[in-house]
Amino acid sequence: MKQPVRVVVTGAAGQISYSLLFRIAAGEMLGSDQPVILQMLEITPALEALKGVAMELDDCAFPLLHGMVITDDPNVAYKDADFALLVGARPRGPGMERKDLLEANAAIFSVQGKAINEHASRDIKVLVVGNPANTNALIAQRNAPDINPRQFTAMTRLDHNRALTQLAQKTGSSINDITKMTIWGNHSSTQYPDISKALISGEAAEPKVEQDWYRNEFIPVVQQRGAAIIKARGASSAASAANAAIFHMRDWALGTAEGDWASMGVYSDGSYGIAEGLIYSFPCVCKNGDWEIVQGLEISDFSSEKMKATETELAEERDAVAHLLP
Ligand SMILES: NC(=O)C1=CN([C@@H]2O[C@H](COP(=O)(O)OP(=O)(O)OC[C@H]3O[C@@H](n4cnc5c(N)ncnc54)[C@H](O)[C@@H]3O)[C@@H](O)[C@H]2O)C=CC1
Ligand SMILES: O=C([O-])CC(=O)C(=O)O
Repeated sequence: MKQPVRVVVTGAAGQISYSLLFRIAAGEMLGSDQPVILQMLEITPALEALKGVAMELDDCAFPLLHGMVITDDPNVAYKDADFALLVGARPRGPGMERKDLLEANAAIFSVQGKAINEHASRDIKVLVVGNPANTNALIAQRNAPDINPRQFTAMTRLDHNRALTQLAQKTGSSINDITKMTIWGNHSSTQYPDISKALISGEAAEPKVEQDWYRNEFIPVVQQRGAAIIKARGASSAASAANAAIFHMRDWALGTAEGDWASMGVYSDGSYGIAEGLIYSFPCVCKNGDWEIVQGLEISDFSSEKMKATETELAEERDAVAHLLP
């Protein structure tokens, strides 16, 4: 049996965590041979509710759950942490864009970054889920100067999964047959879901759909799916967000499938002309617990314009939180 790893989940009494924690403890994120210790962070008023969640985790008798920490102190939560899923943040309501949350949520992530820098394992893998995820990840990363910036990522896997299903449904294919879907940029309505590299059973996907559907239905549907869920449910995506977080971390830790890639918000090294240092979603291949941006993809004028637009929004978000970026 492997040694247990320490997994931090923030916002642990919230909606997303109510799906997420149980799946981590069941082994769906790191494998059925990897014991975990859950280190759960909440704000003080939510600690009582968090105790209830911990009681339910106990009641599952998960063989892989080797311990739990419940705390309202980030300095305790991040102690020796190997993985961290930063979910704790306010969700948006109807009529809001995710960046409208910047003011309410940004400050949370400078605190988290500092605590990670002080207390976590030097090899920690961080996934930011709380919105606006890319810019919150940037804030956390910049507040953790002793940790490699590559270890801070933001979640666009939900967008990636949404795009897979839209394309599968349109073409009457199975999601299992689709590879090489790409989400570029921000987890926001400027994101660019790109099917130009996608394959269906090994054949190019783009010629199988009309350009009009691709540009005027598929792209806006994926961009606006979060808002559509909020309208229908009266609350933002929770189980599907937790699922995406599991997929993101699983691929990062255990590797992407052979011949495929994942969309991940990662530290830009200037690939594809994207400003260095932004947390931008790229197609990434993961191997041996590390990710690499897929290089050498041909970029059309249409794609280039869309990739630039979402980059511009990320640069604006970065500039709006300059006071939180040491
Ligand atoms: N990147 C993505 O694809 C997605 C991101 N989200 C975002 O995830 C976040 C969480 O969503 P839900 O779980 O639905 O919200 P929720 O409101 O149900 O839960 C959030 C929890 O975070 C806690 N919290 C607030 N400040 C905290 C702090 N400083 N430290 C620790 N915990 C703190 C709250 O007490 C609450 O229990 C939201 O910002 C939402 O917009 C949601 C869906 C998808
Ligand atoms: O839309 C929201 O606010 C929640 C979210 O990020 C998503 O569902 O993609």
